[in-house]
Amino acid sequence: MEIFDYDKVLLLPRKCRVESRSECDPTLEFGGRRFKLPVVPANMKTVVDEKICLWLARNGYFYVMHRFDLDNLQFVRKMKEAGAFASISVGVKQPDYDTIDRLAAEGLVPEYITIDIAHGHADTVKNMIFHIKKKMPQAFVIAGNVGTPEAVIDLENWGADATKVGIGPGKVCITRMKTGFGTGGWQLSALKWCARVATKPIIADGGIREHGDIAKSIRFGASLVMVGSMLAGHEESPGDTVEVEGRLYKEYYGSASDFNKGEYKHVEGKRILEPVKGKLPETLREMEEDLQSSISYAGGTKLMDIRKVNYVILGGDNAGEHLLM
Ligand SMILES: NC(=O)C1=CN([C@@H]2O[C@H](COP(=O)(O)OP(=O)(O)OC[C@H]3O[C@@H](n4cnc5c(N)ncnc54)[C@H](OP(=O)(O)O)[C@@H]3O)[C@@H](O)[C@H]2O)C=CC1
Ligand SMILES: Nc1nc2c(ncn2[C@@H]2O[C@H](COP(=O)(O)O)[C@@H](O)[C@H]2O)c(=O)[nH]1
Repeated sequence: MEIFDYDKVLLLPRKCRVESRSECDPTLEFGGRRFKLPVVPANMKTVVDEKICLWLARNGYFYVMHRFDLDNLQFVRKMKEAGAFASISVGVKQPDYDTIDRLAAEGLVPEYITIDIAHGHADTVKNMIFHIKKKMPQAFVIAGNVGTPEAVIDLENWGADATKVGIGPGKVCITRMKTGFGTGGWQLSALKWCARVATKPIIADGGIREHGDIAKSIRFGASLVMVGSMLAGHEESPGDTVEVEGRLYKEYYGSASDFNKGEYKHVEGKRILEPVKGKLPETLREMEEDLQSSISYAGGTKLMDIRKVNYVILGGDNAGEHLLM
């Protein structure tokens, strides 16, 4: 199997079919809705909050609210009252079952539910998928995280409508060092490996460091990407603002860090400072422009045209040109 990551791959251009990048359409359909970009901010406390989620939903972007120190019922109620779709996260413990039961009892069905645990290839996830599908068959269920084709096959067979791939490639992740496991360092090829067996959408989660990595993820089989660090550190971001030597930073910490958990137990995440980089809508607009450009380099007009391009692997044992034939 070829092993590579985002920084070791470049996509090869095909003859341009448009006169302007504005003709290129980076939107995607996901779970019955069309979104402006194949990008979703990570469901982490220092990346999204209620205000950001509402803004994203109202402005044509997909979002997944985090599940920490949050009343999911109140959140879904607020989103529905605001006329927006609801997209929540749950774990797999008893309080999460209670949340699903109470939402169902009150007829508050979120349009999207993400089952979000560290090791998503587990019977606990299977049982939660079954429970959600029984109580709220209309909800679109995203399950993860996983890092192997076997896991993608299982999650799909258990009823997940989409799977989230990425164990340990995140910027504030220390899973690789703490456990010796993960897709950190070879996330793009793990995605390729998983996408070969997937029959439903895959969300590539973690390790996106440049806007071009979005196009690379699409090329290797993702329907959309989940982005943490690149979308943390905006003026609107929920993390605390810290000033260091006259420069402003926002804190960005892992969901499995002691900062998020409130205790040092099963810690697989750390805290870093992200330089404040302006306003979130501006970054999303730039991502859209860059993706339109990617589509044009792919010789296409639609997002999925990126899947048709060849690529090269730079340096290392797997170096060479990879042609689609
Ligand atoms: N994508 C990634 O690489 C990773 C992401 N995270 C993120 O951190 C957050 C917290 O994750 P998580 O610790 O799962 O959440 P929770 O602490 O809510 O754990 C969820 C459940 O899964 C169990 N669990 C967690 N890890 C394992 C494991 N390796 N084997 C068996 N059972 C396990 C927990 O039990 P118990 O605690 O008793 O073991 C608990 O019952 C999530 O948002 C998650 O996505 C965390 C690590 C890696
Ligand atoms: N191993 C851990 N992974 C984590 C933790 N908190 C979040 N995450 C994952 O990272 C991505 C975001 O990655 P980035 O490279 O874009 O910053 C996020 O969506 C989670 O899957 C954690 O504490 N440990």
